[in-house]
Amino acid sequence: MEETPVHYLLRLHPDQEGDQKAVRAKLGKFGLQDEPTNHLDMQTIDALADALDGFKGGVVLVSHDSRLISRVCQDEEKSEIWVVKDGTVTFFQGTFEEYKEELKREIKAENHMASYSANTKREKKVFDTEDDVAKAMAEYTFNLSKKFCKKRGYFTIVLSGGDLVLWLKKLLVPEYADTEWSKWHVFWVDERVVPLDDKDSNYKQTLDSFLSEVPIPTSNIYAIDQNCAALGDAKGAAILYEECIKRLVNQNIIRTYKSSGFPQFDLQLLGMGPDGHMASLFPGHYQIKEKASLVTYITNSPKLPPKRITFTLPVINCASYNLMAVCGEAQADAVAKVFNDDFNLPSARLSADTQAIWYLDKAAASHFFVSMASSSSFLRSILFSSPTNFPSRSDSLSSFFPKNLTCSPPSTPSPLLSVSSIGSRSIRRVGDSRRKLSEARSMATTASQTGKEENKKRVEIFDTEENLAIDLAKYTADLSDKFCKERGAFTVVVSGGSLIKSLRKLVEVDSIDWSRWHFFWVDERVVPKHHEDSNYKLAYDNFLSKVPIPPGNVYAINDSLSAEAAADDYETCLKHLVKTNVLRVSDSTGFPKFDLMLLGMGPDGHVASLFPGHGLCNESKKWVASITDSPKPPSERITFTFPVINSSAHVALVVCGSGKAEPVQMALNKTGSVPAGSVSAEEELVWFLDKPASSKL
Ligand SMILES: O=C1O[C@H](COP(=O)(O)O)[C@@H](O)[C@H](O)[C@H]1O
Repeated sequence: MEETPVHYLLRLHPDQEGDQKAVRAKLGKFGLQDEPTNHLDMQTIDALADALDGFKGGVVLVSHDSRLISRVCQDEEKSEIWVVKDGTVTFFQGTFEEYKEELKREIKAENHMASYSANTKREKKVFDTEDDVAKAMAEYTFNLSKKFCKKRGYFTIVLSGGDLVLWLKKLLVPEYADTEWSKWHVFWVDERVVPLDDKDSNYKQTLDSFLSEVPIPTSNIYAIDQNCAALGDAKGAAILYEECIKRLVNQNIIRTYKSSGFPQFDLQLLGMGPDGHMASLFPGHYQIKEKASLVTYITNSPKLPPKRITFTLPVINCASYNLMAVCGEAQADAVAKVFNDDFNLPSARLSADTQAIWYLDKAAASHFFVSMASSSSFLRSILFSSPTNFPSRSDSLSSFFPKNLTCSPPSTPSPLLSVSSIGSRSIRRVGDSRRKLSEARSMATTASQTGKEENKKRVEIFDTEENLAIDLAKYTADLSDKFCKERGAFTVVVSGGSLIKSLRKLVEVDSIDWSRWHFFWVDERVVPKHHEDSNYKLAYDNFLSKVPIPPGNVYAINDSLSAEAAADDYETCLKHLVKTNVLRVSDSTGFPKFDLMLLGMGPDGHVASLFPGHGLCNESKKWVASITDSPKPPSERITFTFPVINSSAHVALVVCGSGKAEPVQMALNKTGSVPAGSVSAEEELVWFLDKPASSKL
């Protein structure tokens, strides 16, 4: 930061050297604002933001004031974020909101790092031979698998490459025949970015020597993205592996570490190189300091092949159990350094939530004994401790989901309705006396409301709820067909409540390509997923368990977080899906544009968790917000905001029963203000009403 902005511009435009006026003329008006909000009150900060917004020239704003920065950097076209840190200025690729998110994650990770480094305790077990090490690790793994499968119906295990791959064979003995392989979910702590059939691929090595021998479902084996692997795209592979992990966290297949939001695997089996590297974290490489990402990449690995992806240290150390196996004298020096707390070696930083145990053979432990020989009591305490102690202390399992709450592919739906691709306007009439109120009719009493929103609104009234459910199924199936054809995906959002029952006919439609569905919730109660109040459970029991939507496409709330953190987490998940093009963004609002939102309405006219008179109805920035004072229990919830709901391509508002006739009338005839009256859609809003619900129209 030696240069002034004007000098900087002069450097960029050397032709104007020495003539600051000319630079200004060339670039238009130019202003430098250094911490302009010091001592200003809120109103004045807003006034300053207005002034900067209206300023026609360029402005370099140096500030710590997030309110001001948020205001002046709203328009991505007109502004750039540069971060001043550690004596350098770096361009930040993203919006200010994204920068804030990154900071939050860094802070979380830092807090977490601080807590684990304070609490690093290495245990060690030394065995006569490498074979003994392998057998002991197999026994430990078997016991943990049994424990986790029993407690939560899953076992998430992270493997590494190297010799470990051979040791896994020890699990293939009759003693361990009752291993519940179908419940295993297998990951790699690091991977070489080479084609998956390359001899250097950790995946291929594990497949050949172990995975091909055990009945772990292929869908539970998480290799790196094969296209990135084939193309040698390390960055892409890291991004996609991180996405994959986040999806599994959302589905509760992977737990999260306390409130940090970091994934917590049940067991990791690790190895160390002679230089002290673990995973693909090498001494002196900056990746060891990575705190924000879950997965990072390198293109200059000192050990070949050069391109690799790797879990970051916070992820590695969040695991419940870490077993580090090291055999052979080549590693003995590094082992000694680790146990002397030489943190230049990445492996010295290994920790775990419950236990981090080093499994050493005598050769690997040989220098360690020499270097520690001065402490004979210490020596006695570590020498040949019982090699296969199974951990007795209870671990920190925070969540236990019965098997029936997982998103495993269900049985094939029974064909009942077969819906061909027809426009939503030509849906087959179901009830003889079904009335269709056009927008003109429903608005008869509000002739002045001829706005754009009203033109996109349709009201359908059905004799019975049964007829409504049939029509809703066809409407949804048609849209599914249209979007799957147009863009290869269909993003669907549901509410909780009575709506779910009205989706019962949808599971019978045999023409739907469920594999392309991406399934979200417009609101969720902050309760465990197996709780009776959970909107996830409601949808799972009545819908998701009956259709083969891929579990990775079901985006449930992270129920181990507080309401606020869960809302942030869900919003982050949506932002990632936008980046990966699963989710579109509305051109006009910049908010995510879901293909279809299926909403219910409460008797007070609330939609999602947006209640009458609640300030959250006016939220204009957030995508997902938290509420801790919901008038309808449970009080803690997360909800999509109106800008998100109203940016949807299609919204179906499904309301049944006379108890809701009044708010229906208030919303449609605009005779009162209820949240449901504020719902709109970018392409079409359809109200699906049964007769009783429409009785006051
Ligand atoms: O609490 C909620 O209520 C509404 C309406 O539920 P309903 O049973 O009266 O239809 C629902 O749409 C929302 O998702 C839910 O969390």
